[in-house]
Amino acid sequence: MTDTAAPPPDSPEPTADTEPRRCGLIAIVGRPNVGKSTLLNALVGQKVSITSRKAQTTRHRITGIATEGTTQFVFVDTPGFQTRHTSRGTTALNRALNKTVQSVLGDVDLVVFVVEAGRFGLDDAKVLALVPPGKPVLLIANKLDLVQRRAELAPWLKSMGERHAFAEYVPLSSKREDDAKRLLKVIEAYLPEQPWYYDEDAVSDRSEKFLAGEMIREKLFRLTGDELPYTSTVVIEKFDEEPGHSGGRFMKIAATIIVERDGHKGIVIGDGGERLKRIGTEARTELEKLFDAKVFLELWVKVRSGWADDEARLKSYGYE
Ligand SMILES: Nc1nc2c(ncn2[C@@H]2O[C@H](COP(=O)(O)OP(=O)(O)OP(=O)(O)O)[C@@H](O)[C@H]2O)c(=O)[nH]1
Repeated sequence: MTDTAAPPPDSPEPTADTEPRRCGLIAIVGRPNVGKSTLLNALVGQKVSITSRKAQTTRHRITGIATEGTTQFVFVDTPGFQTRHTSRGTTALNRALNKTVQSVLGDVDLVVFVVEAGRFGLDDAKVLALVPPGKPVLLIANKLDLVQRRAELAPWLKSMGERHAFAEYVPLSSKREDDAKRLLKVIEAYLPEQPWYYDEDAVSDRSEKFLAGEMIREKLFRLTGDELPYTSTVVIEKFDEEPGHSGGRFMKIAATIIVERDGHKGIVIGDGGERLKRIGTEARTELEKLFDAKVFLELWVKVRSGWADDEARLKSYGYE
């Protein structure tokens, strides 16, 4: 006979069953390229948001979820606050992105504001200005590994305190696992006692279709470097699952890479189609790992001039 042993009444360590659960929403904000996606990945412990060296590659709101002990952290990653102005002025895309940031910040329990340690510019100030008054904000001084003179950090942190009443200051390097663990502990105290929103093992509430688009986009930007403007995007045209031969999963995915000019099309395709082939192969390999499936991936490139200015089209591409 199996018996479930009850914990001793005077158990010294509170367990996940006895301690109240905490759960809350956290927004990671900051100007482009400060390391928001890298931080989110470190906190969630899995590649959810896609990082790249290119600024402004995080366009969608991405939710990362970490469950540690009795607490569930639900991260809402916001797009890079757009300070770039094109020759045509602020585009519809930029306006949509800024609206997203403001609506996210209204909802969260805690704002994690990321800057590069020792630096604070106009772009950073513009993001900070979007935080509603009274919302607790942690200042993350990221890329600490790049700071040569640590002694200069203390006066800088003091000057930051004069700009805004930050709840706490956390200098760290998003690339270090220990730092991410320490940050989770700091964040925990700001989350309300309430039931978890998601299952314990959830890491993202984004669909596989969304993740497929993100993966292709990451390969596109990584393999084209700085040659391709950030207005290029990826649209998933087909996302079908069919029964595989040996009982495994088999997915058929077709995607279109949308660029603004003919010249950009050439960049994506490369000499004799070499680059497009590589984007496809690398994306497929990673998607097969991510979905634990055999993947058939078809990629197309199309030119849609001025798509970033077209509100209706933006909507159909999923940027609301
Ligand atoms: N040395 C160092 N580099 C970092 C650190 N954190 C992030 N980076 C690098 O900074 C670059 C930008 O990082 P991302 O995480 O993509 O930045 P982001 O803020 O999400 O950028 P957007 O998507 O443009 O908003 C990448 O090349 C990262 O590898 C860090 O702690 N130390």
